[in-house]
Amino acid sequence: MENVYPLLNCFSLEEELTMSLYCGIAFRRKSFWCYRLLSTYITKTRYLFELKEDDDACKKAQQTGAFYLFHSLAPLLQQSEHQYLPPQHSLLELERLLRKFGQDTQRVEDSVLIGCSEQHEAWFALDLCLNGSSSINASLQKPEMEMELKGSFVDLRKALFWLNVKDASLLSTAQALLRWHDAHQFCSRSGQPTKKNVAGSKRVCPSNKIIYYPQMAPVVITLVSDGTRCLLARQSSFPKGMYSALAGFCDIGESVEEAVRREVAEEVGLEIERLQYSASQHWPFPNSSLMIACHATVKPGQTEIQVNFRELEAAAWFSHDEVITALKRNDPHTQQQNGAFPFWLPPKLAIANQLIKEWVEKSTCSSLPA
Ligand SMILES: NC(=O)C1=CN([C@@H]2O[C@H](COP(=O)(O)OP(=O)(O)OC[C@H]3O[C@@H](n4cnc5c(N)ncnc54)[C@H](OP(=O)(O)O)[C@@H]3O)[C@@H](O)[C@H]2O)C=CC1
Ligand SMILES: [Mg+2]
Repeated sequence: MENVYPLLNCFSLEEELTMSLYCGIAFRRKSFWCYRLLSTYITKTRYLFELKEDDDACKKAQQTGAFYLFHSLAPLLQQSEHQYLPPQHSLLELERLLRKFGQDTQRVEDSVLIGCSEQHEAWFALDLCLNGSSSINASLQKPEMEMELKGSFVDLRKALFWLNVKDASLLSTAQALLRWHDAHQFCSRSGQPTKKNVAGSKRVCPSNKIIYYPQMAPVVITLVSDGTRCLLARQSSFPKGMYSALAGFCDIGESVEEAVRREVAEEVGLEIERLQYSASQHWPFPNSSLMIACHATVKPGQTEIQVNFRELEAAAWFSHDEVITALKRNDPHTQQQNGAFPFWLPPKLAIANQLIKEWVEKSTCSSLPA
């Protein structure tokens, strides 16, 4: 078999041998089959896969791993200079804290695997006070824990504004997984308590062996445009003055395209003509949603909005300039003289903001002289 990795046939046999020691290459004399140097990302992914599949390997990884702490689904953050960081705790420190908080060190088994470093240090998350476990640690209340931990447990919705992108994504995943386990303690078929694997990537019913996997609900979010304006809407639950792109949970059996068409028709009575995928995002509120973001256009001349007031409080077309002004607004919560709240848009951590910015950029480019 010719050498499929041409870059490797430039080495002498000795170099190939040395290299094979480093690259973990399966070596056959003169023509070796070489696993190309696996990128860090691939080795990390494969390491995490192994921990999810092998309880013993995951238990071993806990020995040298790092633990992020939560309390009732709020992550622990420590302020350092002008930023907030989620502290990591070793297994030894965690066991010391659990004893100090009057909890059984076996609670480590309630932790979930949430990632690892490039050096394969596994990361786990543990909630010190979820419904299932709150009876155990009623002895030690949150303020005393925060004192001991030199930090505060911050509601995730607030914490996401203070965290960098990497920590925000890690803690959102952690909270979603901790919440899922807390809400799926029993088999829906037998009613028996289910058992999580060490990594927390699934739960199994011991009596009928049914496996339960953490679920995300697919949600389509669509910025509809008529070529010069974009359509934004608001629900009564939104903060005053805030408008966003149309969003809706996919119904069972629906494709993304079908869900977009249905949601736009349901919410504003319009038919979309073209649709283009943009990006996706895990959204932990109120439960775990997978936001699938698209741009869509309506047929010219068919732009009259009929708002479904069961779903929305208001919907309207907004011009490019109105959207640019709203994107720049950084004091959205201040009421105007006439008592109205100014029109503002979701923060940049929400994928709706990305969709709207993409539309602004696209319409700016297309309005540029050719
Ligand atoms: N990240 C972002 O940029 C944005 C995220 N979002 C998120 O998108 C999600 C969907 O938006 P929304 O407009 O409310 O959705 P919908 O337009 O689908 O309306 C919500 C209704 O959908 C029904 N529903 C269907 N499936 C589910 C499910 N799996 N979980 C909960 N409700 C379901 C419920 O109706 P019923 O009660 O009748 O069963 C619910 O009241 C929300 O969670 C919201 O937080 C929204 C905008 C921006
Ligand atoms: Mg909706």
